[in-house]
Amino acid sequence: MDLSSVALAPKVLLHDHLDGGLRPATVLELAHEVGYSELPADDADGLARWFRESADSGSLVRYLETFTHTVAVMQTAPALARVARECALDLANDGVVYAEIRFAPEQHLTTGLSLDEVVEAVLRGFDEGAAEAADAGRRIEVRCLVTAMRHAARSREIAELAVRFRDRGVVGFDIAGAEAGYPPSRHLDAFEYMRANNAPFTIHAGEAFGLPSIHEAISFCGTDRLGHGVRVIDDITLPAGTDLAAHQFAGAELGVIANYVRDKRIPLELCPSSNVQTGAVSSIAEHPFNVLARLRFRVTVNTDNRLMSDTSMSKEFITLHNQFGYGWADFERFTVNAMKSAFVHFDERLALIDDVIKPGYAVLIG
Ligand SMILES: O=c1[nH]cnc2c1ncn2[C@@H]1O[C@H](CO)[C@@H](O)[C@H]1O
Ligand SMILES: [Zn+2]
Repeated sequence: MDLSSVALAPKVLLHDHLDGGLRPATVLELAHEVGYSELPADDADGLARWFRESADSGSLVRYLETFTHTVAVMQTAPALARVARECALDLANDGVVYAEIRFAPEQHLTTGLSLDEVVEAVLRGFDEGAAEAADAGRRIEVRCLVTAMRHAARSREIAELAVRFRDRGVVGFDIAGAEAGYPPSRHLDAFEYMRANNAPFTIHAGEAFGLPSIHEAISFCGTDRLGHGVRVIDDITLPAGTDLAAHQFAGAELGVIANYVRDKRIPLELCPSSNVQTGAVSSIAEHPFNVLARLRFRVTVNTDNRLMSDTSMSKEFITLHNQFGYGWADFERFTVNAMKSAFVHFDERLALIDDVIKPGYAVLIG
C-alpha cells in the first residue's frame, strides 16, 4: 500500500477546517494582495515548514495561534472563494468523494463582510472547485459546516446562520477553539436552536480536555458527532501491558460514557496527526484509534488541518496502515462509517455508499 494507490481509494472527510487547509503558496499570494506583512516566512517551503513545526507544540492553545495568519488573509469574498475552490480541488485530487468543510464565519468580518456574504463566498468557491474537479474526471461533493468559536458569544447567531443556509450547502453546525475553560454547555442555547430546527451539529470535545467535556457534549448538548472525542479512551480500562496494535481487546472494560458513545453509535471524528501535534495523544503508536476501531466504536479518519499537519486523507490512511496494519477492507469500513455519519440526507449517503464507495473498494480488494 502506498500513497498513489491510497489516493485512488474513495474517501470521506467529515472534519477538516477551511482555514487550516490553505496551500502555502496561496497564503503567500493572498498576503501580498491584501498587504498582510506578518507572515513568518517569505517562501512557500519555509512557510509550510513553519506551520508544521509551530503546530507541533503539544498544546492546543499554541497550535491554534498559527491560525492567526491564515485567517488574516481570508477577509475578502474573492480570497474566501479562492481558498474554498482550491480546497475542493485538492481534496478531489486526493480521492476524497465527499467532504464536510468547516470554518468560523465570525472570524472573517474584519473588512466589513456580513456573515451571509462570508458563507456565500465560501459556497461559491466549493461549487467552482467541485465543478472543475468533475470536468477533470474527479467527482466530489463538498458541503459546509459553520463553526462558532467557543471563547466568543456568537454561537446562537451562527446556529441561525447554519439553519438559514441549510438548503444551500451548509449541513450543520460546530463549536471549536480552546477547549479548557470553555465547556460546550456555555453554548446550550445554540444547540437547543439546532435541535428545535431538526438540524444536526458536532462539537469539538475530548481533545484538550477529557471525559467531562465529552459527557457535556453528548448528555447536555445532544451532539450528533464528536469532534475528536479521542479521550473517550480514558473511560476504557485495558489489562496492564496490552499491545495497542492488537487485533482484539477482549479484556477491555467500558465505563458509562464509553458505553453510551458506542451504544448510540456516536461517530468519532478522529484526526491522528493533529491529535499528536496538540498533545491529545503522545504519539501515533499510543493513539487509541486502533483500540476504538477494534472495539467497534464508529470511528472515522480525518485530517483536521492539512496545512498545520502537512497531511491529506491519503497520508492519514498510510500512517494508520503503517502503525496498525490496516488493509483495504478496514479502510472501506472507516469510509462507510464516515458516510453513514455525514449530515446530508439518508438517500444521498446511501447513493454515495452504493454507487461510489463500495464499487471503488471492490476494485482495490479485487
Ligand atoms: O483541532 C482543533 N480543535 C479546536 N479548534 C480548532 C481545531 N482546529 C482548528 N480549530 C479552530 O477552528 C477555527 C475555525 O476553523 C480555526 O480558526 C481554529 O481556531
Ligand atoms: Zn478540528
